[in-house]
Amino acid sequence: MSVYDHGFVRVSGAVPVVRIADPRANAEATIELMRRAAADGSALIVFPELGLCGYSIDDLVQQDALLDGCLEALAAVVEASRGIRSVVAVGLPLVVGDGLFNTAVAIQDGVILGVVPKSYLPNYREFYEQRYFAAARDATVDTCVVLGQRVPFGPDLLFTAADLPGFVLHLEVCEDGWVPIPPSVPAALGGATVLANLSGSPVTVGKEAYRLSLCSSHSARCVAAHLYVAAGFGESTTDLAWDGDALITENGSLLARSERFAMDSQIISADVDLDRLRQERMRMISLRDQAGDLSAELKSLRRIEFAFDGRDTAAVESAEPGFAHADSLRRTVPRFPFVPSGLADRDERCAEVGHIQVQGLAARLRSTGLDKIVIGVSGGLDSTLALLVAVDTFDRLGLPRTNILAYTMPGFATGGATLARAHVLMDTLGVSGAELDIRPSCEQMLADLGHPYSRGEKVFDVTFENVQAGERTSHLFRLANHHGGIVLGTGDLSELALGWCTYGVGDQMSHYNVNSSVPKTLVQHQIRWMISTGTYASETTAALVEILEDVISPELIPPGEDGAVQSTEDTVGPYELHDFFLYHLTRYGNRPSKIAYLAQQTWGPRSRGLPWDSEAVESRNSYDDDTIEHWLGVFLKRFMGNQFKRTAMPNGPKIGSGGSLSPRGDWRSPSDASARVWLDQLRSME
Ligand SMILES: Nc1ncnc2c1ncn2[C@@H]1O[C@H](COP(=O)(O)OP(=O)(O)OC[C@H]2O[C@@H]([n+]3cccc(C(=O)O)c3)[C@H](O)[C@@H]2O)[C@@H](O)[C@H]1O
Ligand SMILES: Nc1ncnc2c1ncn2[C@@H]1O[C@H](COP(=O)(O)OP(=O)(O)OP(=O)(O)O)[C@@H](O)[C@H]1O
Ligand SMILES: NC(=O)CC[C@H](N)C(=O)O
Repeated sequence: MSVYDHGFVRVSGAVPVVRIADPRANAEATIELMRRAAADGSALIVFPELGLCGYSIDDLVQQDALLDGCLEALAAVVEASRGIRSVVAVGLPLVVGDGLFNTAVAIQDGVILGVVPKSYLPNYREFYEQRYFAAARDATVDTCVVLGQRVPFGPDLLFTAADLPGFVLHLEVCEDGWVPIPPSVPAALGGATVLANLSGSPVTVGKEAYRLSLCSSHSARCVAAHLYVAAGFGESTTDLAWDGDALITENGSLLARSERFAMDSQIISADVDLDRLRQERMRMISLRDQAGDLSAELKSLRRIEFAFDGRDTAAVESAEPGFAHADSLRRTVPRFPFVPSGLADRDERCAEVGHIQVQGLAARLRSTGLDKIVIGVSGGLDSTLALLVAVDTFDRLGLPRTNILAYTMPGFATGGATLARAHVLMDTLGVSGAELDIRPSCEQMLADLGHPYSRGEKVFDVTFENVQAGERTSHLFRLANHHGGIVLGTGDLSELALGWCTYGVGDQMSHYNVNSSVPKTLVQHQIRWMISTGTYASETTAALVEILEDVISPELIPPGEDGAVQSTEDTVGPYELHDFFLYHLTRYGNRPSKIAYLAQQTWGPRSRGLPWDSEAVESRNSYDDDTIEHWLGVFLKRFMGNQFKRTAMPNGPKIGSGGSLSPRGDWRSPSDASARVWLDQLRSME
C-alpha cells in the first residue's frame, strides 16, 4: 500500500554539487538526482535557484554562450524527464522578450508545464540581481516559448494535479520568500498547498536559524507545505560561502532538513499530509475570509492542470517510475501525540501543563470565594494527579494544604496496596485526609434496588459497579456542601473519550475538573515528570512510582479466583492506542483507515515512529495490524456512543490543541449520532 493512498505526497529537495558556469555538468548532476528522487516515489523534486548555471555567476549570466548553454541544459533535463511522472522544478536564466529573467521552470514527463520568473530581485549588500535581471512585474507577456513549447509565464501559476486531490503547487524564487508578502501568500489563499522556493542563499552566521524560522512560520501562516532548497557546494567562494540548506516544513513543523555544508550532492524528502492541510484550512474560517477579501486577485491566478497518472502501476525497477512503491511513511509520527516528545523541551512543556491546571483551579476558587476543595483519593493515577495539582494550587494561593479535604473510600474491590498508597499520599502531602467506608451505603442501595448481590449472589454487573462510583460521588458532593468547598473532578480525557466513567451521580460529575483535557498517557507522563523534579518527600515519591507501575483498574469488581484485579485495559483496550486514535480523529478528522495506517506505521512491529529513546516513556509495546484495527473499532463505537457523557461534562481548562472534548471547548457533537459511517470505513480496509 502506498503513502499516496492515505492522502500523503512525497516531495524532495535536491541539492547538487554545482559547477559554476558549466550548464552541461549541472544538467548531468540534475538528471542524476531527478532520477533518484523519482525512483524513490517523489511527486515533486525541487532544485536550487539558477541551478543549471550556478547562482554566483555574476556578469557571466549575460553572456550569450552561457545562456545558450543553459537552454541546452534545460533541453537535456526535459528530455531525461520523459517517462518520469514527478514534477521537477529547476532554476535557470531565461530570455523572454527583451528581458532576462531569473526563473523556475516546472517540467513533467518531457513537457514544460510553466515558467515562473522571480518577482523580487535583491540588490543590497552582497546581491546585485537588478544589474542583470528583469523582475516578474516587468514582463509584458503571460506566455513564452521555451524549447519550441509555448508555455504559461508568470508568478501566478498554480500547478494543479488532476489525480492527486489537494496537490496544488506554487513556485517562487529565493528573495520572493523574504519579502513581507511573498507571491506564495496569494497563491496559498488561492489554493496552493505545496509552496516551493528555489534559493541561492549564501550562508553567514545566524542565517541557519533565521531560515528555519522563516520557512516554518511561512508554512504555518499559509497552512501549507513549504520546500526551500538553497544552492550548495561548488558555488563561487570568491566573496561568499554556501551551505546547501534545504528544508521541508508543513504547517509550522519541520519534516526534513539537509545536512548543511555537505560536499556531496544530497536529496531530502518527506511525505506531506495533504489531508491535514485540507482539514486545517477547512476549519480556519479566517483564512477563507481573507481569500474572500482578495477574491479579485485570486480569481486571476492561473491554474495549470496536469496529472500524475499511473501512480499505482509502476514499480521501483520500472523504467517509468510511478509512486506505488512509496509504501512506508517518510515522516515521523509520534507514538504519544499528547506527550511532549524528546527530552529537550520536556521540562518546559510539562511545567506548562501544570501551570494551566493550577491556573484553572486557582481562578475558580477565587471566583467562587471558596477556599476548600473535596477530592476522592483512590491511590490510582487520575486522583493522584488531581491531588498534586490541588496541592500546588493551594501553595500558590497561600492557602493551607489542610483546606484540601481528601477522602479515600474503599469499596467492595479496593486492594490493600491501593488503599495504603492513598493514605501515604494524603499523609505525606499534608492535606486533611480521612477514610470513609462506602460499603454500608452501597449495600443499602443494592438492597433497595433488589440487586442479587444483596441476596449473597456474586453478580458483579454494571449496576454493582456504578452503585459504588455513585456512592462515592454522592458523599463527595454532600461533603462539599457540609464543609463549604467544591468537588474537584479527576476523570481524564481518555476516559471521557471512551465513556469509561459513571454518568451523573458518578465520577463523570464534579464542580471543576483539572484533568478533563489530560489524556491518560499524559497523566502518566506528568506524574513521571513530577517525580523527576525531586519536589516530593521520599515516601511520597515511592508511592507515586508504585502508582505508575500498577495495573490501571477501577477496582469496582472484586478480584477473581485467580486473584487478578479488574484491568481497565483488558476491557477497553490499551490507552496508548486509544490516545493515538483520539488525537487523530478529533484533531485532524482523519478517516479510520488513515488512523489505522498511521497507527500501524507508528505502533507496528516495524515501526516508523520516533526511536523509543527520544520519547520519555517507559512502555515499549508494539501491536500487529489486526490488534490495532480491533481496538480502533472498539474506540469508535465507544467514542460515538458516549457523547452524552461529554455533552454534560463539568468545567475544566483546555490543555492541548487536540485535547478538549468539552462541548464548550472544542468538540460539539450530537449525543445520538450513529457510528456506522466510521465503522464501515474502517471495515472497507479489509
Ligand atoms: N446517548 C445517550 N443519551 C443519554 N443517556 C444515555 C445515552 N446512552 C446511554 N445512556 C444512559 O446512560 C447509561 C450508561 O451510562 P452509565 O450510567 O455511566 O453506565 P455505563 O457507561 O454503562 O457504565 C460505566 C462504566 O464505566 C466504568 N467506570 C466507572 C467509574 C470509574 C471508572 C474508571 O476506571 O475510571 C470506570 C465502569 O466499569 C462501567 O463499565 C445507560 O444505561 C443509559 O441509561
Ligand atoms: N477508593 C476510592 N477512594 C476515594 N475515591 C475514589 C476511590 N475509587 C475511585 N475514587 C474516585 O473516583 C475517581 C474515578 O475512579 P478511577 O478508578 O477512574 O480513578 P483513579 O483510580 O484515580 O485513576 P485511574 O482510573 O487512572 O486508575 C477517582 O479518581 C477518585 O476521585
Ligand atoms: N538569492 C536571493 O534572492 C537571496 C536573498 C535572500 N535574502 C538570502 O540572503 O538568502
